[in-house]
Amino acid sequence: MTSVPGPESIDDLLDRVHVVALPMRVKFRGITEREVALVEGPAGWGEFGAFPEYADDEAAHWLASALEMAWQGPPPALRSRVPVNATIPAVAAGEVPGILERFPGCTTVKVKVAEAGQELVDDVARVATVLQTRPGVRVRVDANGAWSVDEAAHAVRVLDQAVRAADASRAPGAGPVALDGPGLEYVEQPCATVDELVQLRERLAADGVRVDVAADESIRRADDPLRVIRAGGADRAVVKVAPLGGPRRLLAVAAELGVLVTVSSALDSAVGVSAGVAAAAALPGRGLPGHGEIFDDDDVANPTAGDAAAHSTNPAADPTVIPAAGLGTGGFFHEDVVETGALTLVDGHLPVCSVVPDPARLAGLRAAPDRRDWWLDRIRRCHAQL
Ligand SMILES: O=C(O)CCC(=O)c1ccccc1C(=O)O
Ligand SMILES: [Mg+2]
Repeated sequence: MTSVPGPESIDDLLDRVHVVALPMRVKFRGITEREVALVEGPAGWGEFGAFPEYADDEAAHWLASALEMAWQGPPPALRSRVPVNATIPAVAAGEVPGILERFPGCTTVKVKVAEAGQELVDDVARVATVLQTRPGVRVRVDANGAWSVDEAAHAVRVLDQAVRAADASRAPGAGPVALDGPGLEYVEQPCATVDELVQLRERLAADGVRVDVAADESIRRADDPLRVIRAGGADRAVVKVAPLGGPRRLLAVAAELGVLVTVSSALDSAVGVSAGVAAAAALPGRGLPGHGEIFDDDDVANPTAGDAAAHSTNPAADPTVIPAAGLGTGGFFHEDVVETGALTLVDGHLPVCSVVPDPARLAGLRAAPDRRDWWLDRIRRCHAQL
């Protein structure tokens, strides 16, 4: 073990673990049930939910995050609530309005695109339906690395035009689409590799397409999370608490990256989401390009308090302003480990709060015995790597 607080022994840790299987409403990442292991520690609850296909060395980061939340608790918060984006899976356009209903007040919407078996027209239809249903929202898309450079260069241009064309502020018949109005906020992980992302950014610049590229998998699954930014492969970063090894590591990485970061979930239960909210709440704010009005909220708990403020490298940093976090995934579950209402979206925001699972729900959602054994074995192996 490292010097940070943690369980006395592996048996102490395993005694505190509850493995649950959460049934999902919508297929996401190809799954309909999400298993996670929850840990009750002296400082609160932590979540270990590394995706099953991840090897132990990668999953060990997720365990470190669970232990940090359970034995140290969250870092000091700079705000009392966190703006959240709505997340639209790669569903048929007709399902979009129903999904948006589960995201009350969200002014940013993330749309999954480039799904296997679908075409760009399906992505355009989904984005257009978002803007018809919620005129004026900011739209970002996530391709999960599925496009080639050529496909991405084309798709980003088309999707950006679709957003501009739908701009609700344009009167009918007002003439050509305004090219200086807000288009796509960013495209998340358009291509799989850092080299491709670098090439894509060069292509977009040469084509005059001014859409930011955000790296997700290139940070989450990389040995060196800073590499993609240093190589010029992305303008922004999507950061997730568990894969980076906990909220404090996320804050350190964000400070080193020096670009706008979006804190996002990894399809976490309410316990894992609360760790993401804690990290987002501790993140120093920065001025956001062209969209100040949506973020001028009054959520600052104590803008001068907390270590996190010291991380800011932007002299004009505004501690109230962060990009909407991708933490609104709780609605994808039929049932979660806390009562509905405990960690609920209000006015497009999630509250900063500690989440304590309901014992009856832990029992009702308990995973099958063989799955529990699988998770306990995995925790044992990952713990040995810390
Ligand atoms: O960012 C969001 O809005 C939701 C989270 C999300 O999309 C996600 C959830 C689980 C695994 C991967 C991803 C992803 O961003 O690619
Ligand atoms: Mg992503």
